Amino acid sequence: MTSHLKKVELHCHLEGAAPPALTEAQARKYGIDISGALRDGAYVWHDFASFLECYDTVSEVYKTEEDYALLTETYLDELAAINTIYSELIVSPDHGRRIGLGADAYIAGVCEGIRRAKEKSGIEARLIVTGERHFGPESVIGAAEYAAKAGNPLITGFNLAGEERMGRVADYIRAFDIARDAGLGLTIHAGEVCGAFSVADALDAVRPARIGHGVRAIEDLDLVKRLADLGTVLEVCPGSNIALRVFPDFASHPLRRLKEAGVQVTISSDDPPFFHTSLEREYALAAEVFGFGDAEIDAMTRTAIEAAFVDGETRKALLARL
Ligand SMILES: Nc1ncnc2[nH]cnc12
Ligand SMILES: [Zn+2]
Repeated sequence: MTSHLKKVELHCHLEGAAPPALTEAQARKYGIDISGALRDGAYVWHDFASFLECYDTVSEVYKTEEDYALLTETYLDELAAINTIYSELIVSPDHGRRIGLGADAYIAGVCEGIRRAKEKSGIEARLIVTGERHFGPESVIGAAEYAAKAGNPLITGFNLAGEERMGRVADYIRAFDIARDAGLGLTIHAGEVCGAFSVADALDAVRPARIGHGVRAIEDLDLVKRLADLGTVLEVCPGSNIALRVFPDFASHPLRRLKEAGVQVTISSDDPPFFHTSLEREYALAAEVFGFGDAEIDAMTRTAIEAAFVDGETRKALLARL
């Protein structure tokens, strides 16, 4: 039982958190046939590439500023109901542009959702703008430029997500330079679909404070030591890793081994309904499957607050609520 524990989430893709029932209602509202991506209340995909396609199809039924406000408010309400005090949402202003809504209206909708949720429960949230590897370096630079120039106090981080098998992190250095110069926190999806080399790539090319997943670093114990020595924080999403078959089962998942090797680990849900999970389940897995006690789980939550992309005052307030 982890319902009594305060929770923090550093890694959740906004559209990836869309409840199937809401997506169905949105599709109906716009007369869109969503049956290729959503059947019997579950998202339909069979491997990483088809998951990314399914994700994009689902994103297409969220079209207006109000749709994004509703989606954001719905997810943050769900988090607040399980004792979550802080959430970082990975967002794609590029997606807003692609669907004709525009990046500013997309972000305005998300920020309105954050405002509404915070008013009800006090949940704090920040946004991590992401570029997608499969749209290429120019598109990722565009995302970084948008994040850097937005001047939006809720945009505090920059990420690289998408098809990890496309390109190397070195191809995206310019985007990370732009984001770093703007004072944004940096995190990179690596060591999820690709092996340890991808995590090493991220450290060599960018050295982000955090890595999304990073779990396949376990394939190279020197790299694990390097992560521990650097204090790089991993945003670990065990349920996602099992659903995507990064590891065959929880018994072979390296969360505990990474932690015992001194790596800073945190727990997140990634794209919860796509992977039949939730932040609540990820915390329960930490206790019941990985065998962590309350104090150890609280320590991971504390690590997440310490690694959160927030100002000092907000960090202090979050630590006080833990
Ligand atoms: N787990 C994941 N890995 C890479 N890109 C993503 N975009 C949404 N979810 C993702
Ligand atoms: Zn992710």
